[in-house]
Amino acid sequence: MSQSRNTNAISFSNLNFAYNNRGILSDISLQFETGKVTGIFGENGAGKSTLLKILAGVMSAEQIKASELQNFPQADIGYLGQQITPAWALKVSALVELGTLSRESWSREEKQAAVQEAMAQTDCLHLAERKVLEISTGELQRALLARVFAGKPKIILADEPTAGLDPRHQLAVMNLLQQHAQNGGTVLVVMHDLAAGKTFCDNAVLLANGKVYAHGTATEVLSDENIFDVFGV
Ligand SMILES: Nc1ncnc2c1ncn2[C@@H]1O[C@H](COP(=O)(O)OP(=O)(O)OP(=O)(O)O)[C@@H](O)[C@H]1O
Repeated sequence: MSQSRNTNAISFSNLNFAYNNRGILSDISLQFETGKVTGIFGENGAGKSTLLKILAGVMSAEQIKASELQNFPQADIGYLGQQITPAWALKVSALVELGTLSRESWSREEKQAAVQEAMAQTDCLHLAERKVLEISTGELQRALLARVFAGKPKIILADEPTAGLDPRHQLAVMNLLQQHAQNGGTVLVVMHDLAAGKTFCDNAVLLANGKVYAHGTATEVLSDENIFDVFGV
């Protein structure tokens, strides 16, 4: 029991969550292992983004009822939310540098090196001097992802990270997330593409009606039968 706990980066039981008394997540217990990419699947409105926001610490703690939900230091979590359009005319390099804010012990040089590395990983180096308001949707998505990588988080929570990306960059981003897991990180990724889920995720969670419909290996969870039951296709 204690050994399995050590290999779980995130673990919680009986999680309940409601928006304005409307129940969204009900009695959810999950464990996410380090070294694995776990895909979170479910219909629109199933609560995938809400779950990720709770784990990212974005939601007010008073709204969340759960046992064993460990609170990780914020610096260990990199959260990529559904795409936002920044309202400021920041340069891409400045946006990416925001990812290092929580790393207070890093020197200026360490931060700069992390920013450069993250921009290289996400193919953003050529965008460094451009304004975030003047780049394409896919370029912005990569810059936002670079911001996450710049902080060198152990846990990455990514909400539809390939949204708006062309096939080459979709592949590159999923490969990066896999690499992060293989290097000992933990990756949770909200996805809609079931085929990509089977290819890139080790494990999967399928949410339906506010509950966990299935949790296990991606192949088990994304079976034809489960997909028919949940999505009706
Ligand atoms: N801030 C909010 N206030 C009230 N209700 C909300 C809020 N955000 C989301 N909801 C509702 O909570 C439910 C779950 O939303 P959530 O965004 O978690 O779903 P999702 O599974 O990520 O959906 P999608 O696949 O469409 O992104 C939906 O019914 C949504 O309308």
